[in-house]
Amino acid sequence: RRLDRATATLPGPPTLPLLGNATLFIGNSEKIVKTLDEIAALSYKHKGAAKLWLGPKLYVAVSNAEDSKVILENCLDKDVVYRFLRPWLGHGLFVAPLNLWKSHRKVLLPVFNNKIVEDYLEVIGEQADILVDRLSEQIGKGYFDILRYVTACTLDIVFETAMGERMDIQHSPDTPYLRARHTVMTILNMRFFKVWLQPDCLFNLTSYAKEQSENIDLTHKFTDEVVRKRRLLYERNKSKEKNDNSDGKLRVVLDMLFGREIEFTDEQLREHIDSITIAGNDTTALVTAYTLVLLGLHHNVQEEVYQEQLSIFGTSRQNATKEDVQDMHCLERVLKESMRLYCVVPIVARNIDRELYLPHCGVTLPAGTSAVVGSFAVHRSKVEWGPNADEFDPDRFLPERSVGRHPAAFLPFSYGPRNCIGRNFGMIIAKSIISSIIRSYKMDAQDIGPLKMELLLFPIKGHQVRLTKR
Ligand code: HEM
Repeated sequence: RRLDRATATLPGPPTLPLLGNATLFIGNSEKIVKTLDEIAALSYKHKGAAKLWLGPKLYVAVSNAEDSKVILENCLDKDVVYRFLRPWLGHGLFVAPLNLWKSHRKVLLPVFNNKIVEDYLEVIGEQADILVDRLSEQIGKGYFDILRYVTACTLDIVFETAMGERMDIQHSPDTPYLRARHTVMTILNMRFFKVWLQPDCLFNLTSYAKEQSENIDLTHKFTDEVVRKRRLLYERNKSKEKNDNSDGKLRVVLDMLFGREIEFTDEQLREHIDSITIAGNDTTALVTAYTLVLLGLHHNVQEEVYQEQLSIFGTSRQNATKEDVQDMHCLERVLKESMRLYCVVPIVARNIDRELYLPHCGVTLPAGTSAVVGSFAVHRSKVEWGPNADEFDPDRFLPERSVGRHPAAFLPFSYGPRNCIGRNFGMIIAKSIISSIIRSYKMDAQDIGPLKMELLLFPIKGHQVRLTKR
């Protein structure tokens, strides 16, 4: 009652005793997107905020940029719902509790700076070439789901650069490790939205608990083995003082975490590396696939991007250098517009540990509530993006049209100190892959259609693209 009174001015769907609005989340992953859309629609009518109760827990959802900014700058502790990731990711950066997160993020930040990430362009280019080659099997065969191909490519890139493992998933995608990873993700996704599976005492009674634990063990064993191997290498090379890249060898993320100001244990390293490979892969693959579909739907924009590629590379098929990637201004706008319309992390939830005033909706959130930043809803808000917010228009990211835009109106990588640490890396991967594909193929695409939420945002019918050779 206290929380309800404090947020009395906020609209919310009608509640049931004890369950609150939990029943709205019964149903499949498509229904969850519809529910989120309805909450967004409700919030648009009431100063960009609404509330809902999941059992005894009050969530305040915002769809306006100003309140999103206040939440993401001030509340760095993730919502309690992220605890389901803990058995898997431990205290890795993605779910680390605040006290650990602060010091660990400081150590990890330089590892993701542009200069280091640009060193990965060779690996990215090599994998993009394999992808282009693999895609040729689809020429003349009509529409197919391109995400599957792109995901295998980003997995190979992220594994090789994060831990120095050449997995060759593009050629052999069916490994026990990947199967285990997929099973864990499916169970986690279910738990996020099915309130009755959330209490440990109930979840542990289901067969999912055993299946989850067995598969998590399998993925842990894989990363543990990699960490052990790389530590041995590090110790061996330490005596030779060869831990930079002066020998021309790739400095992978894991190697850069040895011998730092915090002496990470092997378990902590496994948690960070697992967090990075899990947070970095599907997100980047999805952004790339949505962008390819949008290019396939908007041939004039596709031609513009292609002309830009010609101006950078001529007819050469060489891989992109850092200067090339920096010159892809048109592609960058297209990627941004794709991430705006199809924000693959559509919501971010934070714990409110002390009273927080939200200036736009004019409500003070009491401690103990949770705030949901509806990035997808902010991106589609007509208040933030104008009456054509639902239309694909990459030029809205031209510098002259970006003047005066609220800094938190665009949130694909979240915002504030706990934003995405791998955002530059993700952008470089997406640009390089699209550059390689568009120089080889012309694209047609089918409409994206209805979406579903499975931790991230997917089109129900996949990313359907048809390719012809240039
Ligand atoms: C273009 C693709 C990407 C998108 C759209 C994206 C999006 C995001 C978002 C929205 C968050 C905040 C999530 C939250 O607070 O709940 C996040 C966090 C994170 N991302 Fe990304 N990401 C991308 C690529 C990457 C890559 C390539 C990596 C690393 C290889 C990465 C690693 C991480 C990590 C470790 C965090 C947690 C940061 C922290 O809590 O300090 N991401 N990402």
